[in-house]
Amino acid sequence: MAKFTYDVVIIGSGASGTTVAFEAQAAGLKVAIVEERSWGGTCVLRGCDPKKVLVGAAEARNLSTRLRGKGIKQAATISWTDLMAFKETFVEDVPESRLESFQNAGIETFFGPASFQDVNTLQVGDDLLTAKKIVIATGATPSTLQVEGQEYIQTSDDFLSLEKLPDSVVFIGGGYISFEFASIVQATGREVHVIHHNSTPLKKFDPDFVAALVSSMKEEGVHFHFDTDITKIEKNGEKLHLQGKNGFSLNTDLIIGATGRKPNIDHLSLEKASIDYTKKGIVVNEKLQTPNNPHIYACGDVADTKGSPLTPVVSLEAALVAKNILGGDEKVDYPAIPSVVFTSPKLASIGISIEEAKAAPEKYQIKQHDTTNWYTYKRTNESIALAKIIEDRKTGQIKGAHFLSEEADYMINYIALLIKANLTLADLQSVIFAYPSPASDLTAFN
Ligand SMILES: Cc1cc2nc3c(=O)[nH]c(=O)nc-3n(C[C@H](O)[C@H](O)[C@H](O)COP(=O)(O)OP(=O)(O)OC[C@H]3O[C@@H](n4cnc5c(N)ncnc54)[C@H](O)[C@@H]3O)c2cc1C
Ligand SMILES: NC(=O)c1ccc[n+]([C@@H]2O[C@H](COP(=O)([O-])OP(=O)(O)OC[C@H]3O[C@@H](n4cnc5c(N)ncnc54)[C@H](O)[C@@H]3O)[C@@H](O)[C@H]2O)c1
Repeated sequence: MAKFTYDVVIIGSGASGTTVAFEAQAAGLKVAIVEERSWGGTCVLRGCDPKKVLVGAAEARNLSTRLRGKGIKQAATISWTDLMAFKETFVEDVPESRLESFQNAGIETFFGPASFQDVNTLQVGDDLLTAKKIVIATGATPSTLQVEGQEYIQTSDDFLSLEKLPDSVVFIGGGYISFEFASIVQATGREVHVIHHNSTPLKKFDPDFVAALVSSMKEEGVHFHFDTDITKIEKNGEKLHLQGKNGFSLNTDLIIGATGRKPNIDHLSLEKASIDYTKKGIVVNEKLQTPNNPHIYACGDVADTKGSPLTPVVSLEAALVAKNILGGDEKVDYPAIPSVVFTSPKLASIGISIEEAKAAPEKYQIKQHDTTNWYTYKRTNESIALAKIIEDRKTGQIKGAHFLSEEADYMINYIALLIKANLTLADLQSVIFAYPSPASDLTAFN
């Protein structure tokens, strides 16, 4: 067995592991990183980035559909083969270029599953890596629905590399992935179903806006089946047959399970380093250290933190881990986090929820706007554009916001800036925004 010694070893080369590796290396530490799958991790290979390329095609198709007869003669149609080839141009070079960037920076790389031998030692294949600090940044993978015939269920990873999109697709789960992918499939003109076990999909978002999104997607042809528990899946000739409680029955070509993700801890032999975990991931304190071994850190999707499993959040956690490894003593402090479901229309939220605002009316004021008839949205013939902005009653400062529109991703990011700067809507009256643009609407929200 070859033996190596480092200041820091990082397990996982996704957004979080990569951030820690480069920061630690730049500060002069001797750093190694381990990856068992492909260099780059979920966001760039199997998540945000490839997904958003598909969203772009759906946006083009949907805009051309909305403007048909209004200057546009024909709605665009999506070629799945061409779209996947375009998507691949964003993905194919990532593993090699990420590996090269580590090596060029002087970060040593090991390929294979890492597992703990003791509190300072990891084994990767035939190599033993000893380190003063270890960072677990192993992310998460799709969880499997425990149901008879589960072998017929594919994952978001499979969907994002489908060579051929069949005529009918079912998504199980009522979260981000099901909604976003269903919106993409709908834009291709295929039959699409979303099956959810209760009646509250996208439960982190404003329920009114979720209901409006569901109605809008239904009008566009997406079939929703709420309060539906799947009990069995079987092959039925060329088709797959789903069976559920209360007589539910459906034939389809492809089933994608999107019922959440589980932390990647199976290969780590955590017990050999007395590292505790829950079903949400590795237990860490506010400094993102594992409580039994403060020199072992965990961050990103694999860690059981208060932060959502989103790329900007895992990057924030990783930056904190890097600071603490370099001698800092900081506790993780999450700012208001904007989050967007990239459907059509898009659903976005930040900060205080409507429920929280309603529960403390003496503290918060909710400003609600139906902006569907505003110029910005009429121009592109959007059928729905809603906004709710939550202000602190005393100071007028913005504490939260919720949007449902094709421009919700832009709007939520403007609000993130306003929250960070402690600005009020009234402060915006003296800001000049380019007109006409979604930003110039902000002044009208006061
Ligand atoms: C379909 C999809 C779409 C998404 N879209 C968005 C979006 O639009 N916006 C957003 O903010 N977030 C999005 N996310 C979430 C985002 O991708 C994740 O929060 C983020 O990528 C997690 O980064 P990470 O570094 O914690 O983990 P990962 O990127 O998963 O990296 C962990 C790495 O560790 C490796 N690994 C695991 N175990 C071991 C081991 N024992 N030894 C060695 N290596 C190991 C894995 O192979 C992996 O490469 C999406 C996720 C999915 C699945
Ligand atoms: N736009 C984005 O930022 C984006 C996009 C995709 C994924 N993500 C991240 O990835 C994570 C994983 O996405 P996801 O959609 O898999 O998870 P999710 O947590 O968003 O949704 C999972 C859904 O599955 C449901 N579910 C759980 N068990 C079920 C069962 N047995 N039967 C039917 N439904 C069941 C849950 O109630 C939930 O609605 C998200 O939480 C999010 O943090 C973010």
